[in-house]
Amino acid sequence: MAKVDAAAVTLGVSGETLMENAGAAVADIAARRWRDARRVLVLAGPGNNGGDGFVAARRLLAAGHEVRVALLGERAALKGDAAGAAARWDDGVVEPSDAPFDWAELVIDALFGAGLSRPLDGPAAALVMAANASGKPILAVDVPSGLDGASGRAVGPCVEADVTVTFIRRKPGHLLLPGRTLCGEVVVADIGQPDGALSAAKVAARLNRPELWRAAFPEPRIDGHKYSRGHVAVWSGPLLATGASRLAATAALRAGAGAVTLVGPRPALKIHAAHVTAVMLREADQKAGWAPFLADRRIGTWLFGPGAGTDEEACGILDQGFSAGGRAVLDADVFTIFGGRPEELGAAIEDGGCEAVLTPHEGEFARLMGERMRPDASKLERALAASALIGATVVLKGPDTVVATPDGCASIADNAPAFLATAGAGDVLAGICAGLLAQGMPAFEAASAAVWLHGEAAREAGRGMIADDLPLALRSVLGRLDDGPS
Ligand SMILES: NC(=O)C1=CN([C@@H]2O[C@H](COP(=O)(O)OP(=O)(O)OC[C@H]3O[C@@H](n4cnc5c(N)ncnc54)[C@H](OP(=O)(O)O)[C@@H]3O)[C@@H](O)[C@H]2O)[C@@H](O)CC1
Ligand SMILES: Nc1ncnc2c1ncn2[C@@H]1O[C@H](COP(=O)(O)OP(=O)(O)O)[C@@H](O)[C@H]1O
Ligand SMILES: [K+]
Repeated sequence: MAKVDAAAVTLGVSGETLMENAGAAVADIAARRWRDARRVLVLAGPGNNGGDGFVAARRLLAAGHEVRVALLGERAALKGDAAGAAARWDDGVVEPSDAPFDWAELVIDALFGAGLSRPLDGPAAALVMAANASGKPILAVDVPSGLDGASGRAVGPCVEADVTVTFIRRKPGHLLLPGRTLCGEVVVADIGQPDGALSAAKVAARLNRPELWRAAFPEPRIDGHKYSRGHVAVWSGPLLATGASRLAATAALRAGAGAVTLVGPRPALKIHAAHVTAVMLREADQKAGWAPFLADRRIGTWLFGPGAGTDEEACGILDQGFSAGGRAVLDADVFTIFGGRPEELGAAIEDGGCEAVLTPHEGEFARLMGERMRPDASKLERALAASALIGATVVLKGPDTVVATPDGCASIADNAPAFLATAGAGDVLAGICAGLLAQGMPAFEAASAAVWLHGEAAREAGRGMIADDLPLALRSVLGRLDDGPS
């Protein structure tokens, strides 16, 4: 954002104007969201975040509110635009220790924003803890103070906001946990940045919404047939572990793949046969495995991992997949098989000429990557680093699922309800992803779409849902997608 700010100034919009617009947006949202709050306490910090706070204070006062400002640091020490904003605040300021929380009906947190450079301590930490303990509604400016907007981490005390007003674009920290929960509702305000200012910044990640991948979403063609809609082969687990692969296979079909086949040993297929109808079954004898089946050129996509096992046979089957090339979704047991050996996984993917999507949860990710990640790296950075190392699209799952590609594209999802964390949900996600890849959707778009659809399907199914309900719930979500942007 510092680069965007600088570019805006070059393009003729001054920092002072941006700050005025930022403070005005904060005042406007404060007045609209808390109509009955007469007495507003602004906590202002030593940088430009504090400057925004002074602007908001002046505007709220002019609109008829009673306003007090508690300033962290010396008024004379303020610099640049913040000093200008403070100069236009005609009233006095109080010491942080005198901040009148009992008096206030609304607290505006303008202590620290993008300039947070270390964990809060001393008077700053005390002020943040007092704000949280006050029980008063808190409106945070840009980010809740104490939150690192790049990573979503709070390394020390952090404001717990009801609403956060940020400027121009959301930052990763508004979406990555715990940041998302500390922000409350996030409102993005336009502050009059000129067209072109945004191109100054490298956008690290985008919010996972249909706009991101809708144009690449497969549409059934009127002159198409089932094989032109893609055929997915899913490796089945053994006799007593068939459920996971069946969930994945069903989901791939619901996601629009033209045909899906579960491949595995006969005892397992007998179990599948009692459950599935549209999904096809193909016996693979222990020795030949599924290599002959994958050799069929109509099968462009294979999925391995859910319930697959980690024994020698499973490893052999996985190797056959790599040798077949094509598009691959690798999940679950793959991360145990390649535990601590991500480079070797990357080499197998590359040697086979595969386009791979990996779908680990945090535990599997840690198992796969071993000690390779910086302990302070954010979820976004970790997914991007793993993706670049392995040469595959990485879907790092959780409430804030990140999709990352080797060339540095990323999406972050915020739509999955907490009750989606249930056994088998990940298998369904892997299946949706395979179903979209099979229809020719590029990996980043397919993985991002799968994650979003999965979250929406869970919302559609509602509380009490189990993984088995998700594939069917996809129907209405896909139907709404046809109705246009959500
Ligand atoms: N285009 C945009 O987005 C626009 C952005 N705008 C606004 O500008 C904000 C960014 O402003 P900013 O760069 O001045 O940083 P800010 O967050 O005020 O903090 C810096 C000060 O805090 C201090 N400090 C840091 N950590 C500390 C700690 N732990 N404990 C104690 N002190 C600590 C740090 O001191 P230092 O690290 O130098 O010792 C420095 O004095 C942004 O969030 C948005 O609100 C709008 O006005 C206009 C358009
Ligand atoms: N707290 C949460 N809120 C929302 N979604 C979650 C949460 N925790 C996990 N999920 C999602 O639930 C699914 C669980 O997948 P996974 O852990 O692989 O389960 P399984 O292996 O049993 O299928 C993933 O899609 C993940 O993103
Ligand atoms: K803040």
